[in-house]
Amino acid sequence: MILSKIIASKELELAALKEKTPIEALQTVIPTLPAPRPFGPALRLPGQVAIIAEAKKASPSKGIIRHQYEPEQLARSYEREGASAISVLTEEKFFLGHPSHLTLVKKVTSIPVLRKDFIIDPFQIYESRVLGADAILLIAAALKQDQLEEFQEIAAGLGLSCLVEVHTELELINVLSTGASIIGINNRNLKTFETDLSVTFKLRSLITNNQITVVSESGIKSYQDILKLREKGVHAALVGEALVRSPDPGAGLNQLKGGRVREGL
Ligand SMILES: O=C(O)c1ccccc1NCC(=O)[C@H](O)[C@H](O)COP(=O)(O)O
Repeated sequence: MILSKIIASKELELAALKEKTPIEALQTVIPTLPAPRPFGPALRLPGQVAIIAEAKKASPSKGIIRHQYEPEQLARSYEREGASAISVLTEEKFFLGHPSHLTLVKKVTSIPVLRKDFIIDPFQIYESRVLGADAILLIAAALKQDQLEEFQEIAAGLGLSCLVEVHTELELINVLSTGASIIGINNRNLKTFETDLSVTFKLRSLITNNQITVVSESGIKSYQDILKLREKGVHAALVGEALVRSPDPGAGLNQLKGGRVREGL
């Protein structure tokens, strides 16, 4: 499966990175940094589905999505058109991202920034904080139960929010037992790469605690999709390809939101 390949590559990359930068160097810098921007509250818009707009150049399922990829420009247009947060792919080999993209996006925006990567080691949580992330992604399929708990604890200690991602009912049950407060339901089947919003509809109905913020991820393309998510009580949608592939990603976001911002409704 693609996830195992990505994680194997991440392990190699991390071994080299940890040799170059001791974790203590990151821990020394962190107290001097400004506090992260609140991610969870930004995703709660009464009566609306908040949009986490994603900056990514490529993906394993789609190859290169945008040849002229300028994360700062994308981020600026997303914020201008009413995104609630920005997700930045920092994984290098499969998504052609880079950690520096996150720092650049953070500099030119005032909304929270999510680091979208494959976090398998506490080192990456400290690194994310130093890069300027306000939130990190934790993928249940990539982590053991005790890691899910430990990583959320480390992140909380650094002021970082966690979007904890699930694909299946079993993963959801495990993640709920860790006390996660922001849960992402990923509609993409990582074996076939197909996306199906009914994954969100099914798993969303199993989350009964209203304090938990529910995010639907992947394969969201239109205002109609957003309306369906709203009807099912989903708080936020993470959207990448549909925006990044658009000739004008800001206009794409505007359309996804039903044209409200530009028409002043
Ligand atoms: O997108 C992929 O091909 C992929 C493959 C393996 C692991 C993760 C993958 N995507 C990451 C994401 O979850 C998406 O970037 C994100 O949810 C946005 O999805 P989309 O709107 O469909 O671009």
